[in-house]
Amino acid sequence: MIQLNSIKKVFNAGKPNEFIAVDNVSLLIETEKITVLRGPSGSGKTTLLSIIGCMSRPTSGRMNIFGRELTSLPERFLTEIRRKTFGFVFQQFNLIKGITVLENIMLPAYPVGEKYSLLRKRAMSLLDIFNLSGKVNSKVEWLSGGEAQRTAIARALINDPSIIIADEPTAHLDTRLSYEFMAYMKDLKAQGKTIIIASHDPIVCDAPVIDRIINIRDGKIAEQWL
Ligand SMILES: Nc1ncnc2c1ncn2[C@@H]1O[C@H](COP(=O)(O)OP(=O)(O)OP(=O)(O)O)[C@@H](O)[C@H]1O
Repeated sequence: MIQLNSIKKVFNAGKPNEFIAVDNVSLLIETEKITVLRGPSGSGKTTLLSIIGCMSRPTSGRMNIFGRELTSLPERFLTEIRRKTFGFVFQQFNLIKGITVLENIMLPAYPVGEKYSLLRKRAMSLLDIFNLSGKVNSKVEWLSGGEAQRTAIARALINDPSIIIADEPTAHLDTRLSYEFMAYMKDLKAQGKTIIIASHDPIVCDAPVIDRIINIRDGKIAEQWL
C-alpha cells in the first residue's frame, strides 16, 4: 500500500511567484493494481508522481510505502529506496543517446554495484522478452518509436522494481503502440507489479486493465472511482 497523507508541494515558497502544485493530497494506492492519475496539463500529475517515486520531497505531508514512512528519511536512504523500489518510464523515454540499447537498459543498475556479468545476463533476458535481441548493440537514436518504447520499459524493469511509474507514456506514441504499451502494463500487473500512470490519453484511461482513475485538478484530487 502506498499512503499519502496531506501531501503538499509548494514551488518558490514565500516569493511573489509562489505556486502550490500539489495541494493537500491524501490517497491510498493499492499494490498490484494499475492506478491512473488523470488531469489537464499543469494539474500536478508529474509533481505528484515525482513525490511518490522519491524523486522530490513534499513541502509538507507524509508518505508511507509498504509500511515504511519515507518523508522523514535522509537523502541517502531515499536514493536507495528509489533504486530498488521504482522503475520509471518517462514521456520522452529519456534514453541516453550515443550509447547502445544494452547499455541504456543496464544504466539504472550500475549504482547497485552488482556483478557485471549477472547484470548483463538479466539485461539480455529483458531484451529477449521485449523482442529487442537484434538491437543489443544499436545506438538508441536509430530505434523506431516502438523499439524505443520497449527499451524504456525494459530499462524500468532492470532492478526488478515492485512499483512502475509512467509519466504520460503514450504521449509520443501512435494508436497501435499506445495499445501495445497498455498490453505490456497488463502483463506486468499480472506479474504482481504496482503501476501508477499519469495520463489523459483515452487509450490509457479507458483500458479495461485499469483498476482506478484518480482525477486531479489544480493540484487537488477532484474525484476518484474504481
Ligand atoms: N520547479 C518548478 N518551479 C515552479 N513551478 C513548477 C515547477 N515544477 C512544476 N511547476 C508547476 O507546477 C504545476 C504542475 O506541474 P506538473 O508538471 O506536475 O503538471 P502535470 O499535470 O504533470 O502537467 P503536464 O500534463 O503538462 O505534464 C505547473 O503549473 C508547473 O508549471
